[in-house]
Amino acid sequence: MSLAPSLAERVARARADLRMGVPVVLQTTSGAALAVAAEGVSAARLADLASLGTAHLAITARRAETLNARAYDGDLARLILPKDVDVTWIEAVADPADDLTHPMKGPFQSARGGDATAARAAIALAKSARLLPAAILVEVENALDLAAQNGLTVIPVGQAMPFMADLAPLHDVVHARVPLVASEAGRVHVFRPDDGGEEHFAVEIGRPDRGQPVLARLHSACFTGDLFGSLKCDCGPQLNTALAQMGEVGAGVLLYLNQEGRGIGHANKMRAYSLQDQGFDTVQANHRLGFEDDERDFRIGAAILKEMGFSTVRLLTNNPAKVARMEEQGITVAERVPLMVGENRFNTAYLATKAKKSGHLL
Ligand SMILES: Nc1nc2c(ncn2[C@@H]2O[C@H](COP(=O)(O)OP(=O)(O)OP(=O)(O)O)[C@@H](O)[C@H]2O)c(=O)[nH]1
Ligand SMILES: [Zn+2]
Repeated sequence: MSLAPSLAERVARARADLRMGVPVVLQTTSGAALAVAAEGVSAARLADLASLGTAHLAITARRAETLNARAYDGDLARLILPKDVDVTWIEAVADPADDLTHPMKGPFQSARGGDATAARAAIALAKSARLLPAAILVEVENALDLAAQNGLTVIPVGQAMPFMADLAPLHDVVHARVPLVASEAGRVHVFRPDDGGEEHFAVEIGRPDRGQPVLARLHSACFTGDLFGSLKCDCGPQLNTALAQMGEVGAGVLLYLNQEGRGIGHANKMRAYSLQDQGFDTVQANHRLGFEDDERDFRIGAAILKEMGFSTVRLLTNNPAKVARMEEQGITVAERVPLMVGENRFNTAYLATKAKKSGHLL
């Protein structure tokens, strides 16, 4: 029946549920589990979940490493909740903010054996909801009844995981002329993905010839650098310089990709900044939070370029990974154009870390 939400709609709904602290039901071949994001879980929800059966706190192997917890499931660990579990314990495990001031959170007991599929899906959903990558799960016999009685979203994990791993098609919803400081011949396009995910923008300068390599930038959103003039990174100057260069040559395309904080989201990026204040570098901070160095999906950039009719670019970047990802996705990078601007005394260490650990070219 067409009134029933599709898989895409259910996944989008689950993302919103997790952000609100509402449990979702994750259905796997071995059963079904109720899952709720660790971030912001209420005491009442935690008590209710724990009363239904054996609950676990799923965290990524990255977070487990910091906590000295065993990750028997490879990329994740399922921690057994202590008998007297409370919200403070959940928060302390999921959020590294107080790791240094309260280092003794363990010892932790990790579940071994059994099926980690639901836990893996819960973490993937939490990440795509831009929450801390941690979720509380409890396996229950009557999950579908509970879902029906309580209006919970049910996610068939076997279908949802490949669906989430695939790139959702993006559509040019609308575009309009926007005169810019860099060029009066500016045009802004809004691209919307089919899966209810975030919108991205393309700023087209002039009328670039689709048959020639176009001066292009894939700029990942950085609200602190792009909007507030933060000196902790080089994003703002890179954004403005890229547009200015396109204005000078009279043609170009800048993709403004909503992948804040290298794909971890606003709140998590600020958490990473807070860890940097404690002495960790940008990569270590991501790891302590439970993320990989870079959680961005550059297939989005390639898909938008193709949708706009571009196949060959002169890419403004210092990041060789961006060049590699474009080539993998069938976009020819005719030239890498360096974009070395915006160094200052607050971001020297950040830029040096990117060069040392992420292969950025200086
Ligand atoms: N997680 C995290 N993200 C950060 C930090 N500082 C900046 N960012 C994000 O890093 C991204 C930087 O994006 P870009 O400038 O497009 O990418 P880049 O990989 O540096 O490559 P180029 O600028 O093209 O050389 C943005 O999404 C920022 O929000 C940080 O300390 N931690
Ligand atoms: Zn930035």
